Amino acid sequence: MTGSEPRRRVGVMGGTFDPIHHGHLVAASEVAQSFGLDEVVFVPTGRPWQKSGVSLGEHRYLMTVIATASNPRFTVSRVDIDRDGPTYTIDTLRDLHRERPNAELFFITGADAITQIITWKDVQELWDLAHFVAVSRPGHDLSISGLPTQDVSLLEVPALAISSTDCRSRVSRGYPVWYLVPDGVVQYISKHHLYRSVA
Ligand SMILES: Nc1ncnc2c1ncn2[C@@H]1O[C@H](COP(=O)(O)OP(=O)(O)OP(=O)(O)O)[C@@H](O)[C@H]1O
Ligand SMILES: O=C(O)c1ccc[n+]([C@@H]2O[C@H](COP(=O)([O-])O)[C@@H](O)[C@H]2O)c1
Repeated sequence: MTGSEPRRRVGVMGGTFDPIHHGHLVAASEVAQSFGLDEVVFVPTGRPWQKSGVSLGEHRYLMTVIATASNPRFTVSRVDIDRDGPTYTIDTLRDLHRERPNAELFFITGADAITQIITWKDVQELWDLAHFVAVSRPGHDLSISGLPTQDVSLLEVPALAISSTDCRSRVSRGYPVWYLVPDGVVQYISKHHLYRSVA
């Protein structure tokens, strides 16, 4: 590779994906379009330290692979699933930089997650590793007050009032999740009896 080649623009869609749903996929697709991304890497969390009662990483990883398989620009990384200990985005971004030294990274978050970012590990170092793109999400104000404006962008995306919490709850109550999650994910949930006892 010569120094004159443009850097690849790579989105990073981090999430617990328990399960992955169309809100995640639309967010990634819209950011890819608006920011001219060459690739979006979906990174299922390993051990999300701010959540409890999360499904096995392998289930969440496989559902993410199924959901993204048809999009040639979408890929899935195991860096968080395979790392021991709590999952921190600082480690995710360092690992992805090691794997893709020529990439410019764009970390994608929803409006709810960006307001929590000041609670994340080593937040001041995150700004050097990626540009952050916060997308709109129904029920959450899209605000980045207090965050460095040169490092964080806001993007309005088509509103999908879908959450993984609601999907799990629907499955546990015998309601369908067809069209909230990709068809293959509906079938995976059913085949592996996921979320049958979630409140
Ligand atoms: N419907 C949505 N629209 C826009 N962004 C979303 C949407 N759902 C999730 N996100 C964003 O995707 C990322 C990963 O979300 P996550 O996997 O925690 O899903 P979730 O639906 O928020 O899950 P849960 O209900 O279990 O908290 C977060 O940055 C979150 O803000
Ligand atoms: O780095 C942290 O301390 C940190 C704390 C909470 C969440 N995150 C990341 O934010 C992304 C969305 O997380 P979640 O829990 O909303 O699925 C995911 O990539 C997490 O690893 C990161």
